[in-house]
Amino acid sequence: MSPQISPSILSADFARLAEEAEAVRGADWLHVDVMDNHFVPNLTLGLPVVESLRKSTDIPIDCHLMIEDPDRWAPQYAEAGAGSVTFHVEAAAAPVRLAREIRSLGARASMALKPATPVEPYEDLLPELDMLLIMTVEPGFGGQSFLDIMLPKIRRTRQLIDRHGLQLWLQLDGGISAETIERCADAGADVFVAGSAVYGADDPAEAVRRLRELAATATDSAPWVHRH
Ligand SMILES: O=C(CO)[C@H](O)[C@H](O)COP(=O)(O)O
Repeated sequence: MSPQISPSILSADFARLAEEAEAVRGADWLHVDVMDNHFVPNLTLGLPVVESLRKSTDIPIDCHLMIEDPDRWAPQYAEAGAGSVTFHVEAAAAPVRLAREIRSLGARASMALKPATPVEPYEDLLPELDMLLIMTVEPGFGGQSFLDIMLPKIRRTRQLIDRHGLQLWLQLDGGISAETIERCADAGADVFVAGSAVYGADDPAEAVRRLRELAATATDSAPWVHRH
């Protein structure tokens, strides 16, 4: 799959969200970080904002729920029209049931792993998912530095996906920029969340194009691509 870019509105102006969505026209997804000040030490936005955004942009919404009790809330984000709903495995009571419910509501089901959560215990769950999100910072805030120590986990995850012949997308979130995206694509990721690197740029839409181009160039020469 060619690389996809999902600009994170965590770095946008919350008072002008419709305009900020328009500013990244051409992006594959619009990444919406939902934080509850319990699972992470920050509070952002919730269902009413997702419902409004859904009506004001054609870009599909990629909801990342950094909340407790996703078993209760995640299906409501699918019902609100999110194209993809990501829950954290550390917070989910029944991740398989939850992934199936999200899919049954017509959204892509995605599961996130914090930096210290290994992928291997969840190998058998991967066929239940449309996307796996590996956090490359501790979740909670934009503008943090990319954790290089996540690269081996990204490579191991790509190998697991390929070994099982899955079409699962591998998303990264945190510290993705023109300086870091190539090594991430080379390691096997194909969906990239970028907040400050996009909304901190003079031309956010151009920043999206540039990130996609850098990732595509790195992916073209990555050995894992040729195993598909
Ligand atoms: O989930 C997040 C933080 O928990 C954000 O999506 C992420 O940090 C994006 O911001 P940046 O690209 O500036 O790191």
